[in-house]
Amino acid sequence: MSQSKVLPALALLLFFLLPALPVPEFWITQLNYIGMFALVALGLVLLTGVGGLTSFGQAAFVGLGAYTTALLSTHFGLSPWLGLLAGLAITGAVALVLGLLTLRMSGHYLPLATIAWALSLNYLIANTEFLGKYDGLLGLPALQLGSLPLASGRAMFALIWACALLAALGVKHLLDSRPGRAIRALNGGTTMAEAMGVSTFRYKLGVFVLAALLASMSGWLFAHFQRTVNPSPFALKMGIEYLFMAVVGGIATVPGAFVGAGVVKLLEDQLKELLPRLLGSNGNFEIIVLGVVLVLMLKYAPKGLWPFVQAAWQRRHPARVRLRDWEGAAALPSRDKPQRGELLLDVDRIRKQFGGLVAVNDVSFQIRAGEIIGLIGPNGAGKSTTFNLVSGVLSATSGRVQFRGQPVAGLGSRQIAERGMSRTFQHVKMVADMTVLENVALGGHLRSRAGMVASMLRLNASEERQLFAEAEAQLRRIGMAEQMHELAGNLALGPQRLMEIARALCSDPSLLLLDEPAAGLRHKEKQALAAVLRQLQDEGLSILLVEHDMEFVMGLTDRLVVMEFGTKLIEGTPQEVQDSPIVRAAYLGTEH
Ligand SMILES: Nc1ncnc2c1ncn2[C@@H]1O[C@H](COP(=O)(O)OP(=O)(O)OP(=O)(O)O)[C@@H](O)[C@H]1O
Repeated sequence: MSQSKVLPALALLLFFLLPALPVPEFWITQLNYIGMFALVALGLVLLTGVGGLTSFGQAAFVGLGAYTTALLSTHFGLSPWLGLLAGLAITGAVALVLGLLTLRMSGHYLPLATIAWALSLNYLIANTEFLGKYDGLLGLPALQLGSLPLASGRAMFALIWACALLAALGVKHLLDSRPGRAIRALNGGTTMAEAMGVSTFRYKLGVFVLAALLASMSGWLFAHFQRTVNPSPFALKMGIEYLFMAVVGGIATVPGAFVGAGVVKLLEDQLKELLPRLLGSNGNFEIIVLGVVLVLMLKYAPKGLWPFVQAAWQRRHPARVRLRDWEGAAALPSRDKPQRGELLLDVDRIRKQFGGLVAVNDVSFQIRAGEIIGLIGPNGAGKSTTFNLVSGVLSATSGRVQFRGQPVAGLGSRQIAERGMSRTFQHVKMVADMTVLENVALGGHLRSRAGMVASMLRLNASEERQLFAEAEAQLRRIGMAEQMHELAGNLALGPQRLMEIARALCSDPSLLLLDEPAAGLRHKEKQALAAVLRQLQDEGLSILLVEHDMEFVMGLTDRLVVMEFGTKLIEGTPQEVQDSPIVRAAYLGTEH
């Protein structure tokens, strides 16, 4: 074991030995609660912090896990271990149905929906006769590990913390994997992730169910720790508190779940003791203080406590870059490439109407393999709409688009990516807190397979090496390998645009779609970008770009399609377009 691992291993050993040491019962109990709460907060880190889906309903899933094992072990005399499996199965099924119903909602509708079902589930539990109504179920058996009964808090300590820490390890592995990068891409909206071939709804559903399962496991531990269940610990108030823990700790970080659970539990208990004594009257004053703390945190430290600790630590011990362990990794599967000159994209009388406005009016053009085609025109000419029709972001009112002989009109951007078109965005879309390498690896999503469970168990190591080898190769191809370990959000706009191109290349496309690639770049950066695109063309790639910058397109493209008022004005070589009086009139606003 390397020296850097000896200390953490010893600390972990000491931690698990705490119940055997003369540590007061109070602290063992506190730590048990923190471990169980952290399990729930971990789910929220994934769901809310990373995936951007706010849920106030996690306490209801804790309740499902707790009540299932309580019912099976008291009424039916079944083993609590069967109670765990049944609780996970029921919670998984309920979460799946709720997720299918609610996860397509956006904005404030999803949090409202989680509040609604949290209230209903709690109300249902509290009013069901065989669940003991508000009194709940009493006399749950103690857990039994082989012949060892876990009948006290001290005896349960190791199990609670083993569950919490193993779950944390699984979530950490997940975040650093193919599905994890897809989940991290969800937070900024779904357009980019879908364009990289990610089924965003499937991943939303996946993290929703996983977060519910972690909550259910916490409920199972809670039920056998307390040996009794009743509806109040699973009410909406607790659902809010779990979210509070995740926010306070650091909602997008795994250690944040533990920090948040610890801080909130300890602070709440201390305030519960202290405030009535200070104020000289009884009441839940701690709720007021916690509310104020949350508001202040959201104002001054919206990322939570852990990122502060991490930043302070990293000032003294800079984070080590990812170990480059992918040398010699097998290549990812690749698609057969079109022959130079083969008809690649055939856009035939494509039309898009927005109500009465005809944004694209029966526009036709073709792209052959190995060509760079530019789509130009004055503001509002319909370029972006045409681009979005080709890339599947919009569906056409009429007309036909064929890619390599197959119709693609009406397909979503994920299916279009599957067929070999990959795009960049007018406003760069990336995961700012992932490295350049990780962002580019996201482009290889469709060429890889590992799912959430395999990734949590680290069964994806060889595929990860393939993905990173491919991502590095694409960065090298466009001259950005030096920056692969930098955080994408720290790059200037020029390199960010290049990174998007590398990400698109990582999907092994036959046609690259670039939306205003030169926008906002300085002269030197434009020259560098043009050189990269020419090199890609020499390597056999075809490119369609929408661009405003005339100088940039004139020196780069083989042909230009000029649009005005939604209609194709003219198509020709850059020289023909430059010489055209119609085009000059369109740009200068004179009559043609
Ligand atoms: N979602 C929409 N709903 C209604 N009208 C739209 C929509 N998107 C675009 N339009 C309209 O369609 C026309 C073409 O817009 P489009 O963005 O395609 O032009 P453009 O050539 O890309 O312009 P720019 O260079 O300014 O980006 C414009 O009149 C625009 O207002």
